Parts: sequence; C-alpha cells; structure tokens
Amino acid sequence: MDLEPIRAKIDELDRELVDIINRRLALAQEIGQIKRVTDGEVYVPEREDAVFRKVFASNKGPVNNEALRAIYRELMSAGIALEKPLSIAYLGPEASNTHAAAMKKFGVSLDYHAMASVADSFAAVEKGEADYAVIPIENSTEGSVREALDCFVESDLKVVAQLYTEISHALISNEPLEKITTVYSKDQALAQCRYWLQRHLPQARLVEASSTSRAVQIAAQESGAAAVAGELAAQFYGVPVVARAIQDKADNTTRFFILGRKPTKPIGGGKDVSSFLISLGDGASDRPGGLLKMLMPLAERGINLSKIESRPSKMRPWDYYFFIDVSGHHDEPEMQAALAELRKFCPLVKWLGSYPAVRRESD
Ligand SMILES: O=C(O)C(=O)C[C@]1(C(=O)O)C=C[C@@H](O)C=C1
Repeated sequence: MDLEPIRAKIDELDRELVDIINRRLALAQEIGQIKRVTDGEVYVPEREDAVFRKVFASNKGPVNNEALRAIYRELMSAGIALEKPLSIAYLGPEASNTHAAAMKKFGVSLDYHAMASVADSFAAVEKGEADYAVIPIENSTEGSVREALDCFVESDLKVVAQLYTEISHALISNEPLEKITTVYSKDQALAQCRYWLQRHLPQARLVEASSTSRAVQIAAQESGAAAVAGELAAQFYGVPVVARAIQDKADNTTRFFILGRKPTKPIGGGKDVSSFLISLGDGASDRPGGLLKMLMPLAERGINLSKIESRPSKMRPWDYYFFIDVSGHHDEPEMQAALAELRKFCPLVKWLGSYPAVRRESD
C-alpha cells in the first residue's frame, strides 16, 4: 500500500490547478479593467449566482455543492481583490456573527471594517467609507432585527444580496458555570438561548451588549461575567467555552442582508426576491381591509408574498410601516404593474432591493 504514487498524482494536479486558478484570476483582472472604464460594479451578485448554478450543474462529485461554494467563494474573492480591494462594513467588534457571515459571503481577500452598530454600518456605505455592509435582518427563532428595519426608512441603500447561515451560540467565560452571575450578549442572541439560560443559570442577570463579540470583550474583563457568542469569538479573544450549542433551536438560522449603493440586476425565472417598505398612510393600517387592499395588487398578479412585518411608523401612534418580501425582481413588468397600482393609494412604496433568492449553501 504505497501512498507516494498517489501523492505524486495529486502534486501534478495541484500544479495544473494553480495554473487554472491563475488563468481564471487573469480573466477577472481583464474584466476589472473594462469595469474601470465603464464604471461597472466590481461585486456582481447576479453573475455570482449564475456562476454557482453553472458550477453546481457540472458537478459530478464526490465534492458536495457546499464545499464547491466555499472554494468558488474564495476564487471570486481573490478575483474581486484584483479588480478593486472592496471594503466591507459589519457589526463588530471582530469575530461577531455578522463578521463570520460577511467572510462567508465575500471570502478572505477583502478588507473588513468593524462598526459599532447596524446604523453605523448603513452610514459607512452611505458616506462612501465602505463599499458594502453586512447586517443581520432576521432570525428563525427570534424574528426581525428591529434596528435594521428602522434604518431602511431613512436610507437609500439597496439590498444587493442575502445570506442565510446557521448560528450556534456558546456560553463563554473565564469562570465555571456555578460562578457566573451576569450574562452579556446582543438581545437577539440572549433570546435565542432563553430556555437554556433559564435552566442552567436561573439566577444570572442578563445584560444587553451591542453585539456578541462585544459581549465576549466585556466577559473577558469582568469577574462573574459570561457572554453568549459564537465559538469564533471565544477563540479570537482567548476566553474559554463553558458550554457549546446552547441555542434553544438546533437549526437556529440568521438571515443577513448585503447593502450596496447600486441595485442588483434581474436573474429572472423566479430566482429573484424583492423587498419593499410600504405605508398605507393616514392611519389606514388601522382600518378594516387596509392590509388586504395592499396585498391584492400583488396577489392578483401571482406575486408570492414570503414575508410581512410591521413596524411603528413613529409619525403617529398606531400607524405602521409594512416590510414585505415578494418573489420576482423590481424591474419585471408584472412587478411594475403591481407597484403602479399600489402607488395609487399608498403614500410610500419604497423599493429596498431585489437580489438572488438562494437560501441554502448547497443550492
Ligand atoms: O463577471 C464579473 O463581473 C467578474 O468580476 C468576475 C467574478 C468571478 O470571479 O467570476 C468576480 C466577481 C463578481 O462578483 C462576479 C464574478
């Protein structure tokens, strides 16, 4: 049983692979030069979606699509960096769940900038200090990130892509479980571990922090303190993991939005999803049939509603903004017709973005 001849074949393939990778990157560089002249966007989510689909369709195994996606993510990340070193803002500090999500979306070759809040992440892109921002938007256990929804009211940024990723939380502390008196984390993360914390730390004080990684920084300094955060943050800040996978739902998943300044072009064939912010105006959300009237122009055209969320408008008590996700792209004729009808009676119909509908890493 000699491994060497097989390893020699692997060495030979690696030489070919490096050559192919460099040929691919040289083409990305060529595209970059054209984009510089034409002022084209460097990150093109709809093209990346098409690349992933073609790659998966040609895959005969044994590699699975999730692994292929990770490999291609890094190939495209290296390509983007050669075109233009993009800067990505995320809810920090380093090693937060949003940081991990941003790296999963954009790979290791780009520049990442930690922001103190979701609102600061919006502002960084609005002011041109960052090219894109990655923000958490909703969680499968805890629902919408309200702070993120509220930022869309004032902002003209567009949602250009999305990412769904499973989130596993750990209890992180320098203390053993029986000495923990305070647990810090982002409100959403504490809520995702509510029953575990009640069962194992019924006496502990739960205190909100601006992010999971910020909670680890605090827990590292304070006696009797712990944080709920990802294991990445424990490693990054050198604080021990006391208990792993403490989220109440094993398949706890968070959806992240990628925000940019220019909209994503359509893919077509039902592979796009669009987000809108709608106001019925003048207290109409409080009147019978108001919501039904808002949904009819979409339903009549077979435009599928996958999410609806209301938030207080903060203009008047009991007046709401509705955040909706629907199938299809903003520029499609059916969508345009539905929007024209909605605008007849809704004072605010704001397009937040259209982007690839992909939900799972293996899709
Ligand atoms: O096709 C492009 O526009 C490219 O820049 C190339 C490429 C790729 O590596 O395939 C890289 C980045 C874009 O986000 C999409 C695709």
